[in-house]
Amino acid sequence: MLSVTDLACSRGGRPLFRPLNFSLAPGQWMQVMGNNGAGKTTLLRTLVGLSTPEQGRVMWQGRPLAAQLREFRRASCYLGHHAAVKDELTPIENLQTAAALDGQAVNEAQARDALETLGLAGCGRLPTRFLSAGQKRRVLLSRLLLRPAALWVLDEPFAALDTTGADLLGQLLARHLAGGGMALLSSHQPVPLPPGSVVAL
Ligand SMILES: Nc1ncnc2c1ncn2[C@@H]1O[C@H](COP(=O)(O)OP(=O)(O)OP(=O)(O)O)[C@@H](O)[C@H]1O
Repeated sequence: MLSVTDLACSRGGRPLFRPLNFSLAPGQWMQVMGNNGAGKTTLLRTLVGLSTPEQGRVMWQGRPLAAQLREFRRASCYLGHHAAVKDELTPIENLQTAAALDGQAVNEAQARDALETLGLAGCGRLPTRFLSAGQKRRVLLSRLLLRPAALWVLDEPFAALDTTGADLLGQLLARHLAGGGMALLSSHQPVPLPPGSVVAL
């Protein structure tokens, strides 16, 4: 369970949104909505411990997030914008490197399988800079298949995906939630899932 009490964030000394209160339990998902610059990325980064809130509290499994960042990072998967995929590496190397940073070993066959599930069969050994924006997004999303995590925190995961890719991500999310997972995501687009809660910034 993730719970947020009176959470406020500011950037450059400017408050971004009113204090927020919400919680997310196993099997639930939540969409963070707001205009460009409203603070969606800032909120998601704060919720995973990458930014410090101006005020308020984030609790994970009943304990303050700040007191258990290492455990929280093992239990969660945060995917930011697609620049997190390195152009100079191949998709397989990208997945192996990201996994290694999480202290996890992913072999080539596992990486290839994940890429294939995301519709990238045959792309594993290409330089990532040759891939389209939507294909890079799919490389990033492949990480979800390689790293078991109770909480997915996804910043604009549907950006650059075509209809097939969006449906595929919808299916991955639905399966994750059905298995007791949680998901928190920002999106300007409709999300192909049964309605979840909304945090409007
Ligand atoms: N490091 C920073 N220093 C100062 N201001 C920042 C910094 N990072 C972000 N901001 C500002 O904070 C505000 C919120 O940015 P954020 O990226 O969280 O918005 P967003 O809702 O995710 O926007 P978008 O929909 O365009 O992705 C913006 O006005 C942005 O310029």
